[in-house]
Amino acid sequence: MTTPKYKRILLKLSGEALMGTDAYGINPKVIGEICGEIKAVADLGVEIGVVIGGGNIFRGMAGTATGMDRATADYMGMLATVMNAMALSDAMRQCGLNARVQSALNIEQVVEPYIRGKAIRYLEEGKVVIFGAGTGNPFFTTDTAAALRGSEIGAEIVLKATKVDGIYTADPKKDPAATRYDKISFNDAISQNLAVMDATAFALCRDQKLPINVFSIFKAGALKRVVCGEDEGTLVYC
Ligand SMILES: Nc1ncnc2c1ncn2[C@@H]1O[C@H](COP(=O)(O)OP(=O)(O)O)[C@@H](O)[C@H]1O
Ligand SMILES: O=c1ccn([C@@H]2O[C@H](COP(=O)(O)OP(=O)(O)O)[C@@H](O)[C@H]2O)c(=O)[nH]1
Repeated sequence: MTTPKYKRILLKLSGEALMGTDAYGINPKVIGEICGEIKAVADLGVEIGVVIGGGNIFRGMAGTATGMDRATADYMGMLATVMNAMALSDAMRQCGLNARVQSALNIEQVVEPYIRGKAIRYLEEGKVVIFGAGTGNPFFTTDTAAALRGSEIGAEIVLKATKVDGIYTADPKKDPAATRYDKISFNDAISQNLAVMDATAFALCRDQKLPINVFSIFKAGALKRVVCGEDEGTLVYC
């Protein structure tokens, strides 16, 4: 059996990854495939916390473009992540994974509140814990929630599964000449304003000495390769 490099990970899943090629929302086939990728890692005995985004349903900044109050728009964005968390948990159940959702905003009739000790207990029991509602605060992102929950649960690495296959010298969607880093230090990533992740998330991980790996969610087997320490995506190190 392949030996994983990490015992406990925090996986940040982009909300937009759930859309597939659809214009918005959740594509059942895509979410099923993502669960298959996660199951392959869970089967290695790795403990998995997941922070899910909400960009496929609602983004706070998009709301403010129409004149909406930023905090109100951000709370709507956080609720969108709870919907994604519930959909992901159900898709995990369908593929044979045992998952629990915890929300940073209290909506007890719908999902459990975030309780750190309980989350750690679930992880020790081999359950996947999906953290919804980001940090529970407006003006933050789910990337920062991933850095925060990753630190809280004692994850060894934050894995950012996104639409690009790593961190580039510039946004590869805008600059075709951009080249990919195999690895980059936190200080360089922050000073170069690399927009693949927000500066708050980078800074929190740097201070906690929690490395990040950015890789493509659309590349089959990439998550497992990262977890097994193979050369995949971009590693951000202290
Ligand atoms: N230097 C860079 N390297 C890689 N991606 C970048 C860079 N700058 C900007 N990006 C963009 O950042 C996006 C990922 O950030 P974001 O949209 O917040 O992702 P997510 O929805 O996964 O949180 C990528 O799709 C890419 O287009
Ligand atoms: O701690 C948080 C996390 C998320 N959000 C809101 O939720 C939206 C969806 O999260 P994000 O954009 O990080 O999702 P992703 O890009 O991963 O799909 C954000 O735009 C914010 O409006 C927030 O206000 N606080």
